[in-house]
Amino acid sequence: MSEIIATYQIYGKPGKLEAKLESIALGLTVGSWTDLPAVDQEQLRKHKGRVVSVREFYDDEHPSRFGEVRAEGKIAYPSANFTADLPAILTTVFGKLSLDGEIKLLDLEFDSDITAHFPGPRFGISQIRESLGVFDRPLVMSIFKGVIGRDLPFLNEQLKNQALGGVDLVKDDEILFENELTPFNERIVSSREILQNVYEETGHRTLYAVNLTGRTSKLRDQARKAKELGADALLFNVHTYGLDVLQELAEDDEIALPLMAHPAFSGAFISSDFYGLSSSLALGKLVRYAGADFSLFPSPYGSVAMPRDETLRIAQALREESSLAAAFPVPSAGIHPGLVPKLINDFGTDCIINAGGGVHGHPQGAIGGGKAFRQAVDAVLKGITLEEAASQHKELKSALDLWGVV
Ligand SMILES: CSCCC(=O)C(=O)COP(=O)(O)O
Ligand SMILES: [Mg+2]
Repeated sequence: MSEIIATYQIYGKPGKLEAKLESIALGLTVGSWTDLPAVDQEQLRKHKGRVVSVREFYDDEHPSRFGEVRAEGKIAYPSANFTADLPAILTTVFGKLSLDGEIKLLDLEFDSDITAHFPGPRFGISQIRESLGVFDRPLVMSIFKGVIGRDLPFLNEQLKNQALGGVDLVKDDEILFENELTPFNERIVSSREILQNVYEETGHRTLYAVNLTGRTSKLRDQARKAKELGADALLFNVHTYGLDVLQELAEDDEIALPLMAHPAFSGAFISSDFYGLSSSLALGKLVRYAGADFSLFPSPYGSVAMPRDETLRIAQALREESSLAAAFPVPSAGIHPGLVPKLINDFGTDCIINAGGGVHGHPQGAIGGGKAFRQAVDAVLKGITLEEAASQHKELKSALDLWGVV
């Protein structure tokens, strides 16, 4: 029988947690069990939640919780209870339960029958590499910055400079919404011309991810329009809309564009040690299942940092072996060229190094910033130190003088 296994973190008195999980497993499925007559038990058996395992740990991170242990418990939910969509699944495994005291949803295991209902990334790491013709190094992405209140010529100039710096992708900032100065459609049309000119001049291909925003009811048409106008990719604030909206976009054959999931708003439900969802589930597994080709998340090192082990688990969830294509991990926020060795050490070559301020804040502007990142990536792949490479490359030298090496 098909089922989903949910892993929860709960706290309680030693030896008492199995009973707590048992009551969750029943409460979220058939309600009661032992009081039921045999005939009802038989009829409801295929709907009954089941405690699969409970492991108790002494919590050295929160030793002040005297007398309590931390437990990780797994409950199996029969697929007979829900339709195979994320709203139904999340409501089953962590609906009312998410409001019921200290409990955190750490993971969901989908069997192959349930996985078959999810698209996963339409393009994934391999097809995005194919479209850029870059196979053997981390990609470099930069972000438009300071463009609110600015007109299209201003954006165009920023885009041209970022592309001339040699970055592989440029994305809108997630806070750029539809506006009169730089309308969505016009950004797409002008970006095509600029990026084509840069390609003809330098031979370097850069893709642009435009921010898909506005009311949910309009997103599909707007995304289809983006495709028609020749957009390369869509940035999407998935956690303010919901995962199922991402899935709708990913499954639409008339859209068929790479989708970049931004983590905006997710801090509201992933940051607590005791409540909400694990970051690897929210920013890793679920966005991949719903169809993101890229997932952004805070790196362990920059201005908005996340514990390193969590970021590694996010990357693992995005790339681990699965029937679904792998999505690009994009560690972000406060990234500068001096962090590149650490990022490649942690995330390997199948990742994207993403920076806004670290490109535009470069002393030689965005062209210098992009070049400095590419020089840093090349140095790490050649096995030489950034300082050594900086003696050959003035852009990297300026970046290291400004931000240092971590
Ligand atoms: C928290 S990950 C999102 C990264 C992002 O959207 C961003 O604007 C980062 O900009 P920065 O100048 O910090 O590179
Ligand atoms: Mg941003």
